[in-house]
Amino acid sequence: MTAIIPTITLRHLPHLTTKLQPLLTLKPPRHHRYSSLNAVVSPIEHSNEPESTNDSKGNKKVMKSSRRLFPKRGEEVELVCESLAFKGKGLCKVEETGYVVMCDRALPGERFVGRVTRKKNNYSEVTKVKTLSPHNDMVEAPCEYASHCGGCKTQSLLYEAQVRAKEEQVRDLVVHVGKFSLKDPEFENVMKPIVPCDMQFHYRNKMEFSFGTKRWLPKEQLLDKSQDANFYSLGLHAPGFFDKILNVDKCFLQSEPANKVLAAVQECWRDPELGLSPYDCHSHAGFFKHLMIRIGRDVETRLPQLMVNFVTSSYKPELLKPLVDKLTVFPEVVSIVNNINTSVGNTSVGEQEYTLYGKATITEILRGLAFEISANSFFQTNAHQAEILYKLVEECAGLKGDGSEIVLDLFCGTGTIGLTLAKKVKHVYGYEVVPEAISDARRNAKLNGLDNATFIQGDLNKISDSFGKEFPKPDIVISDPNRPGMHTNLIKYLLKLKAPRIVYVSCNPATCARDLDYLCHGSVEQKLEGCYRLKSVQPVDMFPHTPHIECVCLLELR
Ligand SMILES: C[S@@+](CC[C@H](N)C(=O)[O-])C[C@H]1O[C@@H](n2cnc3c(N)ncnc32)[C@H](O)[C@@H]1O
Repeated sequence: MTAIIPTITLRHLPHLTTKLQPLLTLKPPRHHRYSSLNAVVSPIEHSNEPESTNDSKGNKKVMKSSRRLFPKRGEEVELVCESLAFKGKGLCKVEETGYVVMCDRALPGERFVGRVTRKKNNYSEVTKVKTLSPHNDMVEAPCEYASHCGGCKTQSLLYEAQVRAKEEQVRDLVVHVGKFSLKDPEFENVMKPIVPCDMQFHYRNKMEFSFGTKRWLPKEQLLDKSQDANFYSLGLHAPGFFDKILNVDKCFLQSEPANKVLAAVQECWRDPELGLSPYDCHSHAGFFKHLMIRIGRDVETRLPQLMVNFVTSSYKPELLKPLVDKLTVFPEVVSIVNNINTSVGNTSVGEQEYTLYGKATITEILRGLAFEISANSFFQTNAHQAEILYKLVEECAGLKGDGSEIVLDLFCGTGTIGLTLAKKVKHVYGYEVVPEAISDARRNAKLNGLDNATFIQGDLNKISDSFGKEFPKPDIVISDPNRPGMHTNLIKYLLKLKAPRIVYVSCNPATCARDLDYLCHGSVEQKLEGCYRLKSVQPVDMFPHTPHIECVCLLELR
């Protein structure tokens, strides 16, 4: 398999993307009939066949083979999906030329007709027109929305095949982007097998549903006159549409108690007597924007606790009262809040928050510590698998356990990783850009009686030369950036700091591989001198049925 790299995430490192281009386009396809690489790398030839491929009845004919290197926009091509790549898109190659084509929702082994929609630098995107023969490892998707919803893309792929594809993707990125050689004996034991998630459904502790004035319907139902496409909707955005909502009555990724709350809201919110209206993202009129449901656990009883957050365009508690009354009958519901968001954007964070029922927070337990979670705090969305992820982080940190070490927790969010290590170390210093997350981290430290953790608000993309003066040299650095990975200046800082260990936690294997390359091999262009040795890369599946992949990597100072 060849790695497809999201060029946007690598944009400040142009040499990587140009170096990757040959890998992306010139590799001979595995399943096609090429006798030599020359056949693939030969110059672009123009087909003598007419480009328009309509049959005698005027129907579009599928291009089976063309001698052009790449098909044109609008052209239909017969393809076989080879593997899953970035964002879970199916990687395919055009027969004869080996040109790379990416297709959303194409799964390994699937033969299908795709229509070219976009030409990117080194590949094209297609949309699936029809499946000719189904993918390998097919299973029946339990969710009725699985083929339309933007959330789960691989529900119909056997779970073992999903994790296999994720593991392959990480290895390819570490090799091609990270430039680690499979032939290097030092690299032999670096790649660890992926840790699967033993809870494949109902694992998300937070879901955010949107209200809308336009309901998205699949093509078949659009023809059915009894369905009204303008019907008010509560659910998830249809992929590619900012204004159309796929109505969802039940989501297989959230817990059963959360589904009961969703069903109760669905049952009544359209009742004209309640006078509730969805927010219209075109006219900006309307009241209801989002419904967020979060689940945690009571620290004492360990019983589920639910928070319901209504995000509305204005503060009208009297309008919400009937819904609040309906939801408080569920014993799990301990908090109902109302975030007021007056902006025209699609965000759910309010400028003001009101507690309509119960408390303003719920709690969750992670690695024996209690965490208070408010409506807008960041918290790992799969708490069950976060236990395993954090255990792996602790193992990689290799703490002595004598309380002598300093831990620097970069991108600390609400402090969860640092705090779970705090009891075994001398001091934890956490850095995070979001001020509310820093307040939550400080509160969480207090809640757990930990006084050896300091949390500092700051932007790690804008560190100055004075960065690091606030703390002693750390023994272990934990870095858990969001998808764009670490800024070059932060990498420069870490290479100068020379902490004995770095544990890099990543939710984007492409930027992670890039950063591992810098930390280990350096870069002439970026004037970086690598000084770390990559000891392990451990993929973890936190989000079954979705393309997301988490990795825990250990680096040791050479
Ligand atoms: C993947 S989360 C990790 C949070 C935490 N380590 C955890 O496990 O819950 C990444 C965090 O980085 C923060 N972040 C993003 N960009 C940042 C920046 N430029 N400087 C500091 N923190 C940033 C985000 O707000 C978020 O809390």
